[in-house]
Amino acid sequence: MYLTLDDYRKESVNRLTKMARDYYEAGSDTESSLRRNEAAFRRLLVIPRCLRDVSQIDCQTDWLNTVVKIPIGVAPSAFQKMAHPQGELATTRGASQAGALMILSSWSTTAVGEVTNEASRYGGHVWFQLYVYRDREVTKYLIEQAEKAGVKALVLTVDTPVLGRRLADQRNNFKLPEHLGFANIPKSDKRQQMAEVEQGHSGLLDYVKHQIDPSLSWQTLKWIKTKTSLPIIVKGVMRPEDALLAIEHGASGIVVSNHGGRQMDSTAATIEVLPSIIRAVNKKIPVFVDGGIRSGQDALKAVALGATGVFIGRPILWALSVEGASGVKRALNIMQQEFAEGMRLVGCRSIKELQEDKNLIVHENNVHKL
Ligand SMILES: Cc1cc2nc3c(=O)[nH]c(=O)nc-3n(C[C@H](O)[C@H](O)[C@H](O)COP(=O)(O)O)c2cc1C
Ligand SMILES: CCCCCCC(=O)C(=O)O
Repeated sequence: MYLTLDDYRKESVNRLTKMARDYYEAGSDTESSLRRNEAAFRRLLVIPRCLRDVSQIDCQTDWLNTVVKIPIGVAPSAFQKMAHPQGELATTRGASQAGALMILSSWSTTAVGEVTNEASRYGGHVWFQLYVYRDREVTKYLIEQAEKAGVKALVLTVDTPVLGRRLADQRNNFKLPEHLGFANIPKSDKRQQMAEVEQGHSGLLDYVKHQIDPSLSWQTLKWIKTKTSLPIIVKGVMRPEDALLAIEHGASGIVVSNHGGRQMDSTAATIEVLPSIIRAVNKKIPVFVDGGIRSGQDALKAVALGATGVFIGRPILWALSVEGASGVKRALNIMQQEFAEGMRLVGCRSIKELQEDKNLIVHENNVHKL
């Protein structure tokens, strides 16, 4: 029986090929960013209120004009058909049934139009994550496909000028299985496939080196804004000054993220940098966070610290690999239940109350000062 996200993690080990498992689990280099993201949540303690009549609570919140019932969504992750034959279709069905918004990766193994169709069948919502190719025609094509498919926002990932070194992918000669490709790229385009690689190389690393534009800058955001009227959320912000630049360049939101510890190693945890970014942004735009969130209680801590909402990466892939759409739905339901129970147990009836209580979350080093 799967009662926690960790239950799915343990079982997913048996469901995935070694290549897929290593790709999904990996952080870069020593994986210290990956470990710190999770560990930092354990160092934050919750100090509940009592006797607050929590018979009626409301966890609903607004994400750029989309009402979500709990502030927990699905982070973009590439190549989901490596986890389950229905890949992103199963994820979107499960997320939509759970009432959670899903961000679809540019590098999905299912085309964006198919995913938005499936989401709308179940009343769900999709944002589209964008990687910027050196060839701007390809980038334009991705934006056009996403707009045509009816996504509600673009999420521009900015922490990947080059790919972080994932050692297992190099050792495994990572490559997509023959029957899978970059489904948002036309079949006739050679960039739909990952090329064969030499011993000790990762096909993903080679693909990124040749295709992805390392000159990405704030000017690129301006250029993207000339190509679309969709709101743009900048994903991969770790510094207050960059959050302010995002606002200056017209971003509609940011995601505080270190890419799940897969890019720069030895970074601070995302939950550690969140408070300074929240202060700098000062409610001008929504601030989301991802990285290391493994329970509804972790999500509650992030929201209590001021995040508009959180996104979950690896746990969705674990649940997808074990039970497809119903696993994704169940994993999200588990988190939603933990979040709502947590609200009751700390004595908060709304997200507003959760965020107004400045003494709810305390770092373990400061607990003796209470
Ligand atoms: C297997 C995998 C693939 C990912 N693919 C993408 C991607 O295509 N685009 C992107 O912006 N982020 C991608 N990410 C990063 C996630 O969106 C997210 O930032 C990260 O996984 C959050 O950390 P968590 O896994 O600890 O929840 C990927 C992460 C994983 C684990
Ligand atoms: C430009 C970087 C592409 C990374 C591919 C997917 C991803 O984000 C990840 O594996 O992490």
